[in-house]
Amino acid sequence: MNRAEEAWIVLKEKLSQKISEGSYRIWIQPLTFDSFEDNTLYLKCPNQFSASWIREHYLPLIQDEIRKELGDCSIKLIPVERVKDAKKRQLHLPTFSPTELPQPRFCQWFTFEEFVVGESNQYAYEVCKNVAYGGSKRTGEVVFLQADSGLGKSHLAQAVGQYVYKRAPQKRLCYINANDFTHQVVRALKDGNLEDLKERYRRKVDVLLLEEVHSFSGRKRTQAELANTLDYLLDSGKLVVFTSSRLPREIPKLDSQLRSRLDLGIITSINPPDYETRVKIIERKARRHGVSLDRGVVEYMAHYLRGDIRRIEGAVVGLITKSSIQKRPMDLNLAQEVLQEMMGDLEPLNLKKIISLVVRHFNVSVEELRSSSRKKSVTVPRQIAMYLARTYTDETLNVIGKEFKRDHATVVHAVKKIEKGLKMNSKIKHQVEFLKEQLEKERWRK
Ligand SMILES: Nc1ncnc2c1ncn2[C@@H]1O[C@H](COP(=O)(O)OP(=O)(O)OP(=O)(O)O)[C@@H](O)[C@H]1O
Repeated sequence: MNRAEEAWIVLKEKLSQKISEGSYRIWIQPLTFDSFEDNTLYLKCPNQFSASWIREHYLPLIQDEIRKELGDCSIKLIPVERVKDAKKRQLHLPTFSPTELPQPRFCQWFTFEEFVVGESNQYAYEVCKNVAYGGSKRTGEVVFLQADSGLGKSHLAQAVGQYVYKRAPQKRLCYINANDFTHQVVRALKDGNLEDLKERYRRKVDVLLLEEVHSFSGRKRTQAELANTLDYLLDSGKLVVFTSSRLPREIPKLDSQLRSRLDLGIITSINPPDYETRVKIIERKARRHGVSLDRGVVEYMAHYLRGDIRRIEGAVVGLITKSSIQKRPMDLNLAQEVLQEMMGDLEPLNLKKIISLVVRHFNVSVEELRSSSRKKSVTVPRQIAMYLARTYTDETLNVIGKEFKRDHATVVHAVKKIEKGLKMNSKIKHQVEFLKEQLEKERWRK
């Protein structure tokens, strides 16, 4: 047992004195030592939900105590379900010798079948499926998947890999992230065997799945090597899938050579899922855990959990875990508690907050919204503000109307107009979705 592990055991004992017995048993007891590297203590915890709970409620305390034992260090929680899943779900792909390229590790669930398709990700899904199924007749194909965190980039990239492997097991897959690729290049430069590395990519890879391309920013030499390798792979008709949190043109300090090659690909963005897709995702994730949730609970969660799908998964697991630990039904009350624990207290939204967001977003003034102006640049924000007020507050039509110096009939008309816009894939729909997201963020801010 090393010093860090010993320190963790001592600390656990101390925590048992400081925290109530029940809380200790549920949250701290299951934490186990994983490793201590680079001044970071890695602890395993049962699942994503317990990780977020512990972060919220106990991390400062644990951190203070562990620093007394190990000096200045940080703590990272690793949900065991992920570690186990990654291992359990790892496909048995053709092994490379240590001098060759790393063996891909895929998550069993990251398949096309498990991917819930909605308007926000349909195009990315179709593109990936098409290249994986070999639908494209073009030789050499680059797909560039861009999205914010937790929206399914890795899921789709791995789905491509898993499908290719199932369809054509002889194909050699390389699944790597930008940091590991950079390490390989740096190491090869140091050891003087860059040519060998290039050869390995050129001769032994049929499908390259390269994640987190935005991390190449500023790494000149790696970028040059990647551009080189790309040329070779594409000339030989290979498939390359990139993922990134930014579009090629938005990645700072990216060499024009590499940028132009990335631009050659099919560039597709994944947006945050809309309400209907979130409903389907929640139902799918619950089903995967063998649970069928009441429609009301699903709708409640879908209403509040926007953006990051990892968080949606965390909430579903949280609900199931809490229900099983506390032997309570998975009803609306429990769902409310879980969401509150994950995201903090709900702050009520009022007309003032809604109007303030709308004027900032559309760059109009409150006076203009209240004026008789019929300019589109004023009527659209006004109608959207009325719609949001109706959706997020309990104010009556009269009160909302008065705020804009209008009567209740005008509010009814505005709400209907925006609802109609939301049913179409209009600009209004995107604006409203964006504003709702901002409002939710403000609402959950502690
Ligand atoms: N459309 C979807 N249907 C079902 N699950 C999804 C979908 N999109 C994402 N997920 C799930 O959400 C989680 C996060 O997805 P993923 O790891 O692919 O995100 P990412 O975009 O690669 O995020 P990051 O940039 O933080 O790595 C995964 O468990 C994934 O299965």
